[in-house]
Amino acid sequence: MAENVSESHKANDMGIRFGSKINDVEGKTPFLIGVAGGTASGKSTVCKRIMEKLGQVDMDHTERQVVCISQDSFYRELTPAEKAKAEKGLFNFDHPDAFNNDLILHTVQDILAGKKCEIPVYDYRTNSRCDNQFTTIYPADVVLFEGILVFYFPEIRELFHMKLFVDTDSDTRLARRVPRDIKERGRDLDQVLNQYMYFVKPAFEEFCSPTKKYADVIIPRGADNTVAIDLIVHHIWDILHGAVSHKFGLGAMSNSSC
Ligand SMILES: Nc1ncnc2c1ncn2[C@@H]1O[C@H](COP(=O)(O)OP(=O)(O)O)[C@@H](O)[C@H]1O
Ligand SMILES: Nc1ccn([C@@H]2O[C@H](COP(=O)(O)O)[C@@H](O)[C@H]2O)c(=O)n1
Repeated sequence: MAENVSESHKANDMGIRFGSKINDVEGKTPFLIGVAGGTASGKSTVCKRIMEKLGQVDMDHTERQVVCISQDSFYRELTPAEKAKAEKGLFNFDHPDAFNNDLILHTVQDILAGKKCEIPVYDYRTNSRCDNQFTTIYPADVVLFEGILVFYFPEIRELFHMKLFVDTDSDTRLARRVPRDIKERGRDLDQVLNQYMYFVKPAFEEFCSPTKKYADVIIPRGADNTVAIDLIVHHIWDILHGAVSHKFGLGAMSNSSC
């Protein structure tokens, strides 16, 4: 497949190469992929692998065709009372209302309109956004949007062209979350375990797990599942290069209307 792409300049471990940026002007619809799954299931790692396999790491935004954003950037600001609870691990960050869902919807709509967006920067140590800090998301051909509840609200869910669910067993997820939250998110062991028992696990069962049924592809074992990741990468490549069309219009990228 890659051998047919004469203009290609990026190679990777699958031999898949991207050519020049297809969607290098504002206003073109990117292929939007939602990546849901429980906490520490490997959503970010799966997205990273997809980007690596598409040869999309360590590049400038003018060249980058695939970008990844996280639902965690959209946690809403807490009231002082909620902040005090959060500091003791007593705030439910796994409930759909913990996010600024209007901002998610508008941002995703802007992304689909091919607009440049500013995404808030979130700090897990303070449980709040970093003041006046934003990440600029430039128009791209493929946008990965990962998060525990990206398929929860129908208005947002319906906007994805492809929906992936990373399905990693809950013991493994807890075993990964504990060291991560202690090392990277400034938590202590008691806090992580209490938050997990009282909020994370019940909310996973009530809000996240039921969204698995909306997924087009379920990825058992997350980033360990290289076969699933390779298949997804090939599918993305085919869509981007017009080999497979899809009903949202991006398949038309290879014809003259785009
Ligand atoms: N397949 C894997 N094997 C070992 N560790 C992993 C694997 N996938 C993810 N991790 C680790 O588990 C933690 C959570 O992974 P991450 O991709 O951030 O999950 P999520 O985005 O779903 O919260 C991270 O520390 C990550 O390095
Ligand atoms: N201030 C916060 C915000 C979120 N969390 C937890 O993060 C989890 C979602 O992120 P993943 O990378 O694990 O998908 C979610 O389960 C929240 O409990 C937090 O602890 N503190």
